[in-house]
Amino acid sequence: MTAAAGYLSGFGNEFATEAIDGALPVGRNSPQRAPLGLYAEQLSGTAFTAPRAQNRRTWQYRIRPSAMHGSFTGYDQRRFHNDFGGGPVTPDQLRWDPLPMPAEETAVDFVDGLYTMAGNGGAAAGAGIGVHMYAANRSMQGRFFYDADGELLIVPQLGRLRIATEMGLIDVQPQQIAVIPRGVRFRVELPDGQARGYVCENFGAFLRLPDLGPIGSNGLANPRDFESPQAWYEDVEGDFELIAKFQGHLWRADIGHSPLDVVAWHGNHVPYRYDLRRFNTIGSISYDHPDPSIFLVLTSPSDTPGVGNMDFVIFPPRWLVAQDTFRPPWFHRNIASEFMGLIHGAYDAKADGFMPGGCSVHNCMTGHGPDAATFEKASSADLTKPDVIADTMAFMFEARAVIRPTAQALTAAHRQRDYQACWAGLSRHFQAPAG
Ligand SMILES: O=C(O)Cc1cc(O)ccc1O
Ligand SMILES: [Fe+2]
Repeated sequence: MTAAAGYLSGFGNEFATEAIDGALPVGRNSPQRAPLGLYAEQLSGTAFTAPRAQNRRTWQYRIRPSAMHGSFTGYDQRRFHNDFGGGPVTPDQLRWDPLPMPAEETAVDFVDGLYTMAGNGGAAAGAGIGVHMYAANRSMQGRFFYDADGELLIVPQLGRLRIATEMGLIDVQPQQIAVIPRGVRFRVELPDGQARGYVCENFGAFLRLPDLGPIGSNGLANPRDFESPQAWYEDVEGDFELIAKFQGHLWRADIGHSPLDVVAWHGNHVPYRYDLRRFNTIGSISYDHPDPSIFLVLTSPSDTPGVGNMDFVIFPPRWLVAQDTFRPPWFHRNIASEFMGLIHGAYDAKADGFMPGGCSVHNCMTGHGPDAATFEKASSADLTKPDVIADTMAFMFEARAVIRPTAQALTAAHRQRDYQACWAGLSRHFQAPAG
């Protein structure tokens, strides 16, 4: 943790930043000789011909081109993968305790600590998501990672992360998120010595801010609260390792220098962070619990308008004031499939059992909703007073395709095999009118 991280504000901007004055060429991308003896290199995130509004690419001015490394061989970390299977998938409601932290005597970094919970689609299809968790107890040392299969939405739940990327340094803590674009090389350091969290690997269209429709020109996640790093680089040589995720598998190659050697860059294919506590939460001030789309932070659109490949939704602290209303989430079955996690506090649909660091899967048309204790309490709550839901931060990766749990997640010791019991105590209240 040497340099302080500095940031550029805004979502999807065309940024220009240099760690040394004059490192960024002026007026052209690839001059015959780039300034300071740097190599010019373009990293594209969309097809060259993608419409301008979606087009993403970044020009980097680096000490060495990214091509300089040894050849790749398979890297053996079998808990992190995209094997979501093609066979039967249970329609059961599923829930897990927090992913156990690694034992103190075993050193596990971010890459080795990744554990695939579920997913659908894949890099080859260009659609779907991988849903992973990480539990790590040491910083990545002498090695770097990139994911060629998708962008990574990182949701820390325990411990801060310093993510040193090609474009610069990003510091995040629980209740903040970081997004690392496809292909960008990075190293994860753990300032607190341990960390746990969730990762959505998005194989589809990159995440973007949703349209606001009748909400107007402000609200939900505001663009200026997204922060991308200022240029920062390291100029170090050594016997290092480059780990790649490519077509669902991990690979490793020797690399003789840090690939985080970008002295200047400009473009819009960039990592960013966002503080979920800055979300402008909008809800009902008359009656009824609105659909959770009101809590949408970022969406990865699919090819069908209005249907997300993945919608990232949060359930932040808020006031509940609706009258003659069952205020918590209602019972429901959705066309979409839901992976939920809890970053902090308690979730208003579950009195207990859903813990910070835990997660649940409710797939397409699988019935779920408030547990028995929550239902009983909310059905008789005093609605003349507003409720404040404080000290909470839950989230959902909501997917168009069914979220298929992995074999390791289904057989894991930390899976709650009795999850369905949370609805067993819902009493029958029906009384047919007499006569
Ligand atoms: O708790 C859930 O299952 C997520 C959720 C919340 C909500 O307020 C409405 C629908 C929904 O799926
Ligand atoms: Fe739900």
